[in-house]
Order: sequence, then structure tokens, then C-alpha cells
Amino acid sequence: MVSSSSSDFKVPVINMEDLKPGTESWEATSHKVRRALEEYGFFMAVFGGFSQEMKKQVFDALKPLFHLPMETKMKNTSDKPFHGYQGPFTISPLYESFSIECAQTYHNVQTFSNLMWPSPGDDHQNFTKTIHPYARLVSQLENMVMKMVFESYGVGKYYESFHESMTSLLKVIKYRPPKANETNLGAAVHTDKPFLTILNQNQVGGLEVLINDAADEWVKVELFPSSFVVMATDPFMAWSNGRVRSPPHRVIMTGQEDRYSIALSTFKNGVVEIPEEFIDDEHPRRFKPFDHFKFLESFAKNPVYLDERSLISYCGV
Ligand SMILES: O=C(O)CCC(=O)C(=O)O
Ligand SMILES: [Fe+2]
Repeated sequence: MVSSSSSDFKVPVINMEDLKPGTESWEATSHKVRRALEEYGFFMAVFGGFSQEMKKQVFDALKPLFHLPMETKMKNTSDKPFHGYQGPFTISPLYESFSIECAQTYHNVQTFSNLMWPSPGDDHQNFTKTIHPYARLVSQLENMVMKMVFESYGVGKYYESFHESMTSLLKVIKYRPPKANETNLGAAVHTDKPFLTILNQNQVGGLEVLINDAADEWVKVELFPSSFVVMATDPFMAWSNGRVRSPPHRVIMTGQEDRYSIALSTFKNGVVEIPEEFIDDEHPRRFKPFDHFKFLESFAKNPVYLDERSLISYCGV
């Protein structure tokens, strides 16, 4: 049994509402975003348009999906690692997830729903009509965070071409409560392998982030209404030549209710390269350029380390 811990630390909260590129408030927020990602590797973004009602509809729409027979679930496949239906693993028996690529495109969500519910009914409709707008909204937030980070570092000129080569993955996740004598660890301690991850969770909670490596200090993430967790990853850390922190996190189940979460992540099609602006005598290069999906494949074949050591051993200098 892993005991859940908490500290007095307050997760940084950044208001991302009503900001227009080029304004003073945009610029001030960009610096806050960058500093939060450097210092903690994550923050809570308040982002309009995600009402409590929408949140309830989104999480309610997920439930019937996980009740489908295993043979239907298994139809959610992909040739990319960690995409497609994944679930219950020996080390995380409580975990199950489905993935939809580029869910901000209506057609992709509909194709997924058609696959899961070949004879459309309410479940099919509720899923498509809530998950698609959700993915669009979170993609807007993702776009904003990325643009802000590039600008705040003074490498805004690379943003458009970098972002154009990104692709997204929406993961909907369920954790069932543990049975007697079963682990309560929903997701083992890890750092993320996409480029950026934006998370939300239902009222059950359970996401914990390590905020102080030396002191083994964990913080429980409790989301405000209209807010999302924005989290940096190992590839993001590498791109910034080590400036951004990739925070270790885990999910701990308490109580007897199912937990649902949604993670929208991005990946780079092609090579992640450190901008030359990040490398100088004081900051020597820490990572060689690497192909994001090739790294993912290598990690999937040999996941010895769940933390940043996997990327360091893959392309660290
Ligand atoms: O369920 C969560 O809140 C976290 C999921 C997670 O860490 C992941 O998918 O990488
Ligand atoms: Fe994660």
C-alpha cells in the first residue's frame, strides 16, 4: 500500500483566460508559464470555456466506454507505441485507457465512436459530442502554452514550424478501486514521454506530483473549476537543454470510487532539436537531436527506467 502524502506546497495557478498575443498581459503570463515549468515542471491553468457542467458531461460520457466487452475495446489499435487500448497491466492492474489521435478533428472522434459502438445510440452520441469540443478546447490551451514558452525564451521564430509538425493524442483513462490485498497505485511513478501533457481528472482525484526530489515531497493535485494540469515531459526538458523540469508523478487510489482522467499529449513528428540559443559555454549541449517517435519505440521495447534516465541513455551527451 503506497501512502498518499501531502505538503503545504500550493500548486502554481496561472490564469490563461482572455489573453491575446502581443499584449502586456500575454507577455507577463508567458514568463509565469516558463518559470512554473522551470521550477516545478507543472502548473494549474485556469482556462475559460470549461464549465462544471461540461466537465460532468465529459466524464459521464467516458463511463459506458469502459463497460464495453474486451473484444470491442481491443479494436482501438495503433502501430505507434502507447497508442490504442492499453490495459490492465500486471504492475498497474487498476489502469485502462483508450487513445484517439488528433481528437480535435471531429472525424477522428466519430471514427473512434463508430468503432466502439457500431450501432449508434446515446453512448456513441454523448461521447462524440462532448469529447470533440473538449479536445478542441485543450488543444487551444496547449497551443497557447507552447507559443508562450517559445516567446518567453526568445525563440518565438521557431514556434510556427515546430508546432506545425506536432501531432496530438487524447487518452481517456479509468482506474478502478483496488480489491483487498491489491496495490492502490493507479499509475507508478514516471515522467512523461510526449512533449506536453494537459490533464484533467474527475472528482475522485489521485494525481500526485513530486515537487522536491531530495525530500521526497509529493503534492496532491486538486483541480479548481475550469482548470487543467499542464505538465512538462522528458522531451520538453531535453528541447530546453535541461531548463524545464520533467516532474515525476503517480496516481494513488483512495476510497472505493472509479477514477477517470483525460490526458491530451503532443508528440513531434520528426526530430527534436535544442535551439542553438540554449547552448553556450555556460550551458553545454545535454542532448543530441532525437526523433521523437523513434525514442518512443525504443522506450517501449525496453522500459528499464520510467523517469528521465530513459531519454538520457537514449540521446544524452
Ligand atoms: O491519470 C492521471 O491523472 C495521470 C495519467 C498520467 O500520468 C499519464 O497518462 O501519463
Ligand atoms: Fe504521466
